[in-house]
Amino acid sequence: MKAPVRVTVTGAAGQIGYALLFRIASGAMLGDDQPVILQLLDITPAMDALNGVKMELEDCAFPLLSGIVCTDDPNVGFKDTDYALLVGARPRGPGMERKDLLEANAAIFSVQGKAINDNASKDIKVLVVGNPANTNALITQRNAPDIDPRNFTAMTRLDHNRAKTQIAIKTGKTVNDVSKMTIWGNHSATQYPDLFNCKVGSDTAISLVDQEWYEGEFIPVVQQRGAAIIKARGASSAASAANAAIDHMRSWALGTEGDDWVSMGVYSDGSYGITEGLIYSFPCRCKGGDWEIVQGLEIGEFSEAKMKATEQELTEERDAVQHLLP
Ligand SMILES: NC(=O)c1ccc[n+]([C@@H]2O[C@H](COP(=O)([O-])OP(=O)(O)OC[C@H]3O[C@@H](n4cnc5c(N)ncnc54)[C@H](O)[C@@H]3O)[C@@H](O)[C@H]2O)c1
Ligand SMILES: O=C(O)C[C@H](O)C(=O)O
Repeated sequence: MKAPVRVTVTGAAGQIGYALLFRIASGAMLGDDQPVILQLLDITPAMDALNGVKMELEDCAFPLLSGIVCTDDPNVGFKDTDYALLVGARPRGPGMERKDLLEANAAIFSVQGKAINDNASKDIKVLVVGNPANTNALITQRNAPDIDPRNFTAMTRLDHNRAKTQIAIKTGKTVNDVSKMTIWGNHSATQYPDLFNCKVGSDTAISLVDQEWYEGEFIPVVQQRGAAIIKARGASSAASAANAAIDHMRSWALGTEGDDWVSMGVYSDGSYGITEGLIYSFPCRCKGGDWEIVQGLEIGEFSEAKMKATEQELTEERDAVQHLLP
């Protein structure tokens, strides 16, 4: 048996937390042979509810669950931790864009970035889920100057999974036939799901659909899926978001399959002309606990304009939180 690793989940008493923790404890995220200690952080008024979640985790008798810490203190929550899933933040309601949450949520991530810097393992892998995820990841990263910026990522895996299913349905195939999907940019309504580099079986996805469906249906459906779920459920996506968080961390820790790739919001090194230092979603391959941006993909005029538009939005979000970026 391997030695246990520490996994911090913030917002652990919330709805994504409830769909996430049991799967982490069961081994779905880090593998069937990896024991975990869960370090659960939420705010003081949520401590009773969090204790209820802890009791339920205990009642599952998960063989891989080596310990549970519940706390409202970020310095305790991030102590020596190896993985952090930053979920704790307000969700949007009907009629809001995710960036409308910047004011309500941004301060959370500067506090937590500092706590990560001061307490966590220097090799920590951080996934930001709380919205607006890319810019919150940027705030967290910039407040943790002693940790490699590559260790801070934002979640666009939910968009990636949504896009895979939409193209599979359209072409009469299953998600198992879809590979090389890419979500470029921001987890927002400007994100760009790319069918030019995506494959369905051995065909290029764009060759199987017409441009009108691509522009008029596929792209808006993927971009607006979060809002459609809020409208239908009266609450933002939870189980699918938790599932995507598991997928993201599993790919990062255990590697991607063959020559396929996944979409991850990562620290831009200037690849594809994207401003260095933004947390931008790129196609990534993972191996040995590290990720790399897939290079050399064909970018036509249509794609380039969409990739620039979402970059522009991220630049504006960054500028709006300048006061939180040391
Ligand atoms: N990136 C994505 O694809 C994606 C998908 C779905 C949801 N989200 C976002 O995830 C976030 C959480 O969603 P949810 O549905 O679980 O919300 P929720 O309201 O059910 O839960 C949020 C939890 O965070 C806690 N919290 C608030 N401030 C905190 C702080 N400073 N430290 C620790 N915990 C804190 C709350 O007390 C609550 O328990 C939202 O911002 C939502 O928009 C992102
Ligand atoms: O859309 C939201 O606000 C929640 C989440 O980001 C989603 O994509 O479902």
